[in-house]
Amino acid sequence: RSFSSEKDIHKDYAVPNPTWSEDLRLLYEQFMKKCEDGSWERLPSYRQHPAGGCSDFQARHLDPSAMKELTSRARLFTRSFEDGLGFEYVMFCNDAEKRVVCILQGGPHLQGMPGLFHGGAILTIIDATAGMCAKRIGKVVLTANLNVNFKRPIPLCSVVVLNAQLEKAEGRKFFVSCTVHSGDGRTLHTEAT
Ligand SMILES: CCCCCCCCCCCC(=O)SCCNC(=O)CCNC(=O)[C@H](O)C(C)(C)COP(=O)(O)OP(=O)(O)OC[C@H]1O[C@@H](n2cnc3c(N)ncnc32)[C@H](O)[C@@H]1OP(=O)(O)O
Repeated sequence: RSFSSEKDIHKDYAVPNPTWSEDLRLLYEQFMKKCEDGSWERLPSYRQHPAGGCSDFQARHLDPSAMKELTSRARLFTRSFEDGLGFEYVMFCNDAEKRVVCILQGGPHLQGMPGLFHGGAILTIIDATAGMCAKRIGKVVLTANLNVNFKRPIPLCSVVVLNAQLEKAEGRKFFVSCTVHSGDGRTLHTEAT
């Protein structure tokens, strides 16, 4: 399927699709219920950044002449897989508690060791979730440092819940912690700052 269609670019991917497991659907419904009183908010998620979204930041880091063509073809890494094969996820934020939760079902194309999530895939979704947590306050953020402890391997295609919490802010520096638990909350797979 071509990703470049106009409709596809503006499609919100943070909603159920036929590849979702029952576990992911149940978690989604749980968090959508939490959104009813306004304390939590589901974050829409698209394949591309909004045009001009980070133009000042890009101007500082990228060659402006190449930028237009570059970003017209660009995809958010975590949204660049076919449905069900990569990161099936939805992020919810609670700005009062400075938290972002990400419910994730990892697809078969995220395999590292046989039957397990690739460590880089775990880092990616931690980076995106903790990054979003900082972004809710800092608007435009870049990850300066990411420390991770892989406590238990994550079975491929399983459902996990990431919890990112802003611990402190010092000027333009944001310190965020993030854990990855099994969908039932019983196993701590990964912890990061
Ligand atoms: C719309 C949909 C969105 C969707 C949103 C999806 C979210 C995706 C999130 C992905 C985020 C990424 O992966 S971003 C891509 C990966 N990250 C990068 O490429 C960043 C590359 N690094 C840099 O550009 C730079 O090093 C910065 C910007 C991080 C910092 O540089 P700077 O701005 O010049 O800051 P600098 O003066 O060096 O340091 C400022 C202060 O930060 C501290 N500091 C700097 N680096 C570090 C460090 N590694 N560890 C600790 N502390 C550090 C310094 O000690 C100093 O503290 P003090 O002395 O002032 O106290």
